[in-house]
Amino acid sequence: MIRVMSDFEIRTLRTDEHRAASDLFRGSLHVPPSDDADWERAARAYQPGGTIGAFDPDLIGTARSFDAELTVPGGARLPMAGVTGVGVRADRTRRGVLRALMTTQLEDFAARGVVFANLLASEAVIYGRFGYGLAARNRTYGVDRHRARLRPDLPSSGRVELLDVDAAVAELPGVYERIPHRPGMMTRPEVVWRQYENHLRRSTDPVRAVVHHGPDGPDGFATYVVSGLHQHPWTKTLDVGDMFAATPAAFAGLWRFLLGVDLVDRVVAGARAMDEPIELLLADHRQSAVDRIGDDHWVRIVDVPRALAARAYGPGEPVVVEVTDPVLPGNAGRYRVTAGGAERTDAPAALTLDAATLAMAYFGTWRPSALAAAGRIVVRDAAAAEAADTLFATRQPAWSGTYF
Ligand SMILES: CC(=O)SCCNC(=O)CCNC(=O)[C@H](O)C(C)(C)COP(=O)(O)OP(=O)(O)OC[C@H]1O[C@@H](n2cnc3c(N)ncnc32)[C@H](O)[C@@H]1OP(=O)(O)O
Repeated sequence: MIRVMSDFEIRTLRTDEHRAASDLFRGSLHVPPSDDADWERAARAYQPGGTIGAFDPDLIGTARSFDAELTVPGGARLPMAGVTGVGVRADRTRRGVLRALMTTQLEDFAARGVVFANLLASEAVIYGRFGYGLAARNRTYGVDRHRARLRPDLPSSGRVELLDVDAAVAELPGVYERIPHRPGMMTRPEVVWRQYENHLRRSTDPVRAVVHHGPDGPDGFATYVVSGLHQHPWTKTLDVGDMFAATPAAFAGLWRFLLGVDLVDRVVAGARAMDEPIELLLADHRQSAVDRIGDDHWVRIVDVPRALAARAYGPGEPVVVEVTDPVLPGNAGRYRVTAGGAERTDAPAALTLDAATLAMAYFGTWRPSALAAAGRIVVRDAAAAEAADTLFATRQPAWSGTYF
């Protein structure tokens, strides 16, 4: 793929150019380049042909992607591209390099039949202009380990096994496969696991992993790091990284283990699903507290007709929405959304919204009437905004749990 702009050119990078792209990205985040040992592992997180670069003639900007599948409300899994490694050299910013990279990448996704692009944003003001919307939020909470007690009647079955990094790298992919997906969750291709592996091996604090074994085999896992062991005031924190549980007993079993780890004062679980019921596990719910609510994944609906047709809807009156999309104009047009599905229509629209706002509503994270109140949806018929609230409502808040 080649795209020629007036002062630079964009093309797909060869495998032997990935390290330069990685160094550029890391530099843009003010992180030093990988050393040889780190790069040997990091290189395996690059999907061949999935990284593009801008040249003038030096490499001045880059963006990476990999293929996976994303679960939408109702349970269907559709092709998605995970986007990461986006950076522009500090002496070449604000002259359209990112815009060219994003446009090239999205056009490529559309041509390849990708339905969603998905990313974690370094700053909230960057990606909306390209049609990415904040499709899910998450919360980070902490539990006072000395004071927290689990309710004695919690479900209990199974056992927890501690793994070192080598065993974790070998076993966790298989356990993840057994976790039911909620909307917003994605499949984890090999390149994502290689990125996780590098993250685990790169850590200066030892990383531990635990697997919960239930009556039918492995049904949950968590990774964690304990920090603060060597500094005053000796508040030692166990930070939970990845955590998934297929059953309530697995969730309770993992927490029973985490709250039992010695020499720990506080357990912090970052970027968890908004409805994860930690409070309900505790005899005194005030021993857990939410530290912050943050951005989960940003989603760009690359193929609006396919995305709208694939999700399940609630029992609302039909609504015609008009989607605007200057970046991928093939999506623009009117869609009739009903309890039974959605398709293109010529009927007049009651609501008008852009692609980013559609992604925010699509995963049920933001109610259409709240988006309208914030001026993100133009409403021609007030009853339609109300109907859209029930059509787009979801049973569970969307959440990814996978960070890349
Ligand atoms: C998924 C991920 O990888 S997230 C990591 C993203 N990378 C980083 O945060 C690293 C540090 N930042 C950078 O490398 C660059 O500043 C980037 C990639 C964020 C932006 O690259 P640029 O080439 O400067 O962007 P470009 O010139 O194409 O700007 C496009 C538009 O976005 C705006 N924009 C770009 N970056 C920012 C920003 N950080 N804050 C506010 N506006 C921004 C520009 O003003 C421009 O607006 P316009 O369309 O109204 O004119």
